[in-house]
Amino acid sequence: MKYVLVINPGSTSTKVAIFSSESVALYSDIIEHEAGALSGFGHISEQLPVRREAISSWIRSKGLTKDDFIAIVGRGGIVRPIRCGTYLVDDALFSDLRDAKVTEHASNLGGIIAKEMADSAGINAYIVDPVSCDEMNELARVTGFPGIERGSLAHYLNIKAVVRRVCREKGYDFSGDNFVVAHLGSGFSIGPVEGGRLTDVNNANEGGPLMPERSGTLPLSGVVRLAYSGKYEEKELLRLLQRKSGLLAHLGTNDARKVERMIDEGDEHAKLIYDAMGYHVAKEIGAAAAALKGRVKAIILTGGLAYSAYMTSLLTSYVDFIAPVVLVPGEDEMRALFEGAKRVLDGEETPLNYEEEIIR
Ligand SMILES: Nc1ncnc2c1ncn2[C@@H]1O[C@H](COP(=O)(O)OP(=O)(O)O)[C@@H](O)[C@H]1O
Ligand SMILES: CCCC(=O)OP(=O)(O)O
Repeated sequence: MKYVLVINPGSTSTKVAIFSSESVALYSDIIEHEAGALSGFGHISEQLPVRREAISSWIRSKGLTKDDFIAIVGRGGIVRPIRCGTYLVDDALFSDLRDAKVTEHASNLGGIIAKEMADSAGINAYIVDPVSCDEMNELARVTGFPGIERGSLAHYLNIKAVVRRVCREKGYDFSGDNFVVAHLGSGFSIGPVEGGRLTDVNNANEGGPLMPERSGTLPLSGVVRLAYSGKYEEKELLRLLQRKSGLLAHLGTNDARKVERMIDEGDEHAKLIYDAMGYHVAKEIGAAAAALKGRVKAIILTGGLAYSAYMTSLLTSYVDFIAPVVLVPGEDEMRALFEGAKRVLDGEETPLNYEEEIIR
């Protein structure tokens, strides 16, 4: 029996899974890297040996070797804007993932590790619906400052998989119906999905509501003053806004469950911040519905926060006048990665070529 190895690196852990070619998830684990094992590196790519060794040792623990696999698929990554789909990790894609030309993100390591391991086994490596896919329409890109365009960074992998799943389960038409999807994890991606395409999105790193650890959209003058305060290097300021803001900065935790406990215990400040997060998510959903001229089959809430009864009822109270709210809590990125690779292995799709698909 031959298997597909799936690799999904996050900031402190690496999710791994092994699927049989019959689509059975034989093993699925989260490798938690020891505290300190990933820190102390200037660049995420320097974490490569630690993560690769941890994955190899996990594979050995299952009694398997590289020769047991027919393909390896990794979550990738921030590369140049490309259309969605399953990509063969060739040399050009590998070097853009490795050099982090656009910006660094742990998910870049998915494609890199997949390629290195696949090369040594003489098989192919793939990435599927990476975070830098770009399906934004031309209107959505325009800003009031020529030279600065809105761009697309989003949880494409989970969003596409979730829309496919809701369509299967509810009998909606993936290519014909419109949806608003809000992926609410550590980062948020909220936007209209038309004919299966995410045609606008807040950009999980740079805009939208305040998030568990990201600032979201901020008043411009405040950001400019911060940038010129002399307190931060560029990289440091970006890290502050994208990893150390949001709930974490206001309340000392990025864990919504802890925030809800604080609210239960009567913490009024926690309630203000958490409710503000919900209010801004609801407004972003409303904006996405307007982009669809109100023709919305369903509003889909997914990601870790879709487990929260508090947050989903708050959001529903704001937006269910638009369309029914469907909850798909958590994410199923490992299966989505496997299925993207399987569509190629089964000959249903031809793997995309990175350089041919670069949009800009
Ligand atoms: N059962 C739950 N109830 C409320 N919030 C949850 C639950 N599970 C996860 N979350 C929250 O979702 C956020 C992270 O979502 P998740 O999708 O796990 O993130 P990541 O993007 O890191 O995979 C955190 O704020 C976490 O506390
Ligand atoms: C940068 C867009 C995707 C994203 O935010 O991923 P994570 O939530 O995994 O950081």
